[in-house]
Amino acid sequence: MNDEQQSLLLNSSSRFSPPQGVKLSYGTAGFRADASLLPSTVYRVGILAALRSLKTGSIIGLMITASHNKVSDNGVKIADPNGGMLSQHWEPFADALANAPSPQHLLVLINEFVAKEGILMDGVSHAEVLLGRDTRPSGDALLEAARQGVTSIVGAVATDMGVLTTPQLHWMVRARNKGVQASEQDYFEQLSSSFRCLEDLIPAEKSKLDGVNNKVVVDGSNGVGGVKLKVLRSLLNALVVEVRNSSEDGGVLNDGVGADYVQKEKVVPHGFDSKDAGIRCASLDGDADRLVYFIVPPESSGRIDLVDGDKILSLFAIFIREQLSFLNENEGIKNSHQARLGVVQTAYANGASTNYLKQLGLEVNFTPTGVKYLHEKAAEFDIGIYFEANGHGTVLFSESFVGWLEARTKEISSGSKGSEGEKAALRLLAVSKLINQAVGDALSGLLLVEVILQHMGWSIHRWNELYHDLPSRQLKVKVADRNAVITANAETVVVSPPGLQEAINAETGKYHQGRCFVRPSGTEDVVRVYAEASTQEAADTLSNSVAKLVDQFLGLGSS
Ligand SMILES: CC(=O)N[C@H]1[C@@H](OP(=O)(O)O)O[C@H](CO)[C@@H](O)[C@@H]1O
Ligand SMILES: [Mg+2]
Repeated sequence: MNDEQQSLLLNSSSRFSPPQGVKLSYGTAGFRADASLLPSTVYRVGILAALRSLKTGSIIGLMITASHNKVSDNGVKIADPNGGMLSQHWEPFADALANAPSPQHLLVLINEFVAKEGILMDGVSHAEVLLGRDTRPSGDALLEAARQGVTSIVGAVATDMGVLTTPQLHWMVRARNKGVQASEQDYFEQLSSSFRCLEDLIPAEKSKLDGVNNKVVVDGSNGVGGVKLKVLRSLLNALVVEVRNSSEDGGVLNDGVGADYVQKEKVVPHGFDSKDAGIRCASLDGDADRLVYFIVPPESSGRIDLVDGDKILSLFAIFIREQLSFLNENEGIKNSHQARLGVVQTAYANGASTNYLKQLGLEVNFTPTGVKYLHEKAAEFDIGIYFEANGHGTVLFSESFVGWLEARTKEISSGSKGSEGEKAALRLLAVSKLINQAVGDALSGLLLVEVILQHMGWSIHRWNELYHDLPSRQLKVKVADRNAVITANAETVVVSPPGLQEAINAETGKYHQGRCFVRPSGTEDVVRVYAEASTQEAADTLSNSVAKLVDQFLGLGSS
């Protein structure tokens, strides 16, 4: 590092002192904390993003958001060149940077890391970081901190993309690195045109069904998603989208609203009541990377019927499997490509959904919690569908399969009606453009759900009846050290402390259709307990008994 670079870093970092007595860690979803603690962390993540851009020779994203957390929190995370999460290999460096006690320590860390990674800091190489933020009031000042971090690396520029959903920023990073159009307008145009393409391919007999309502009411969590959805809907005429709890409505972000609240509490969000009984409703989270649907039952006393990420996955799987079977049946020898379809879930997926997917003959894979694991697994297939029960997920298409679809659809002469196989190829290509290939995206997910329901001629009730969720319960247990819990087999088995898994097995064995697992949370200082059984009462008792076991083995009293 030359003198100019050194003094630039020392100078700028002296303006951002790290908070005293707080240890920050780049968890499953980046750094998150009360916004007042974050300026120095965000500034330092700006430096990291610039270095990552130098290392990869690509554009990097930096998003300022704390998703479904309360409005006074904020956070920061990185989008890698392909639009996915920051490589896990760099996470320890992020932790070390954030916690460096002084500008001098920071400089030593950067020097060491740059040498180890072989990053060329010649002052000539160019780096670019795209910055985005959600609607949180602290976002503006934190964006400035990020900009100062990026520009304290010689040759690096920061481009402010404005207020965005998290998936929009990831999409832009991916698009820029592929050398295609990547503005916000391009995002909206790609989504709306592929949606229209899918609509045009709806079988004629289905589009005549009047049982299918074209209206959906969406809870925007008082965040960025509602505002963006309003822009998107202006480009769609066949779909009626009513947005409530948009950030312009004056409500508080994530307060009694949003996908996280609806999924965990299973109650109606603010702004919805018994007048909405039977209507198709959906909820986004604060940065619009999660989506769940719900139904307000008549005389519900505030409860809802949740249509969660598992059911969205199931809907997508049915549709895609149908298209693949059209391809195989109708294409004959022209179809040299036998596409491999895989689905990916975590242990939190409701057991009824897993059974259902297996009954469809699909390959169901499990990974640990956290979208980076699910995404990685899904990328192994020609078409990989992944979802967490909480509504984060997407459908990944391999480049070779998209290439095959592109070649196949080019052969279809314009104006021809096309065979079923040809239509299926057109549909799958449109899905690959509609659904975000970088991360789970509530806006693109919503459009895909809507058009598939129309394609099937299904109401939300018909969709919800695909299978019945097993009753389940999730609990949190405070323990002395949650990292003392070590798990295996996609978090379904505890290997340490010894004896705990045997005790859980003995308890679970007492219940019909019982299933239970425990794991340390990656975002909160707790051990989570999940239990399922044939009745709600049984699921509650099982989870309580296992929570007691966790407390006995690891409780605050133990050391
Ligand atoms: C049970 C559950 O919902 N866990 C969530 C939660 O992770 P934990 O590691 O369980 O705290 O936050 C993650 C990041 O948003 C999300 O990916 C994950 O699904
Ligand atoms: Mg989110």
